[in-house]
Amino acid sequence: MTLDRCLHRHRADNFQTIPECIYRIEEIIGEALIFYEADVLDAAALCRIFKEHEIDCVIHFVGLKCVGESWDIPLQYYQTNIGGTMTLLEAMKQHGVHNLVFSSSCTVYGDPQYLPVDEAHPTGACTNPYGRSKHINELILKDFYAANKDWNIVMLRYFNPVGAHTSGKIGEDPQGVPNNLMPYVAQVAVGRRSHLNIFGDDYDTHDGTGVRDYIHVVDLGKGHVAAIKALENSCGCKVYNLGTGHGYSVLDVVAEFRRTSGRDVAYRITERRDGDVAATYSCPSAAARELGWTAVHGLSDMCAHMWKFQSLNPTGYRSPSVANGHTPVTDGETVTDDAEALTVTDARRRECTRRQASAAARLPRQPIETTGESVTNDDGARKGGRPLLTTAHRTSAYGAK
Ligand SMILES: O=c1ccn([C@@H]2O[C@H](COP(=O)(O)OP(=O)(O)O[C@H]3O[C@H](CO)[C@H](O)[C@H](O)[C@H]3O)[C@@H](O)[C@H]2O)c(=O)[nH]1
Repeated sequence: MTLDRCLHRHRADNFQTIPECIYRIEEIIGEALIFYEADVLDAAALCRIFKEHEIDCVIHFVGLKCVGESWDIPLQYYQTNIGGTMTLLEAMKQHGVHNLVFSSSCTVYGDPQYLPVDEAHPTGACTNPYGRSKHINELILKDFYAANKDWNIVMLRYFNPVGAHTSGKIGEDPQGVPNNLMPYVAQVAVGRRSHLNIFGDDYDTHDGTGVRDYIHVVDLGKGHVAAIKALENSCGCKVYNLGTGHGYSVLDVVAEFRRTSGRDVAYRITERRDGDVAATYSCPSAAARELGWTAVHGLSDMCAHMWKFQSLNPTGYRSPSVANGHTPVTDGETVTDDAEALTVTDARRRECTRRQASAAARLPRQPIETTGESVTNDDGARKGGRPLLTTAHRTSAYGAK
């Protein structure tokens, strides 16, 4: 597994959060992972990884992903999100790896012309540089496939991923003030923030607040497993929505979070946020029909699992881990809040490095079979076979929408 630092390449001090997450994934799946700290724009580093492992499929998650930030630093967005894809494609090509799953986004649809949005909906009228970078990536991949018909490429258009693993060990841990609704709500509920600002209540929706298609991250993960199976069946170049098909407003989310957490979520209505659309939700039937994938978790699970992660880890991966049943090494430093964000310590990183070295020594050099049975279930219990996340040969990146 390659963890790309692109999300953090402009904030190198935050990078250290990643090993804690990996450490917890290892605890859930009961096996050690291999990851590389590398920049997706570093062609030599990518080539080294392809040389060191027999890879037959890549999931390309890498990208900068904040709509607002993309207005401030558009060149970094284009460089990382588009340049990264080009560098990766070159490396894959050089090493004969022709199967790719790409993380796209419903943002490519822009302000929907009709609802629910299906894959035939026009794309490209994006409302920000981040969205355009995703759309350009899709165009590049389609052109690339037209010239390389022996490849298989699946582009997954995520709607709004939320929730967390049911163990409460891994979940979303935004650095600084959360940009997205659900982590913000969770931080209000846990007492880290005083109130939520709701960006507008005068949209043409059932209660005036924005409507989105929230999808549980576990369902999203399973969508990738389904996509990998399609690659294995030589699917060619395909695009699928990954959503539930249901739209919920901001106030719906607040109400459900209050119900599942038993906590208050104070809010204030403020101005609309630039670039927000009133409503978007998916038609997910193509993924159901062709990939055999359907989201099973509803809003209640999304809120409950998000709350479990947040309440067990009030300051994210910097929290003493109740969920893990142990307290992470802190080298004597105090965990407080974002401003003093302490991340994973040297001791923890040394531990990760040791585990990865030992995992590397154990890994076979031939491809590992991937089957539906090889994925962990929501509780992290093994269903048999080798968990997908441990297939170091297959997975390329981490950290984006
Ligand atoms: O503090 C907040 C945060 C969000 N919202 C509202 O909550 C809804 C969801 O907002 P998010 O920021 O959680 O998600 P977006 O739909 O704006 O953005 C997401 O979907 C986009 C595609 O439409 C991109 O993929 C983007 O990366 C991803 O974060 C919107 O109506 C937004 O106005 C608030 O009211 N207050």
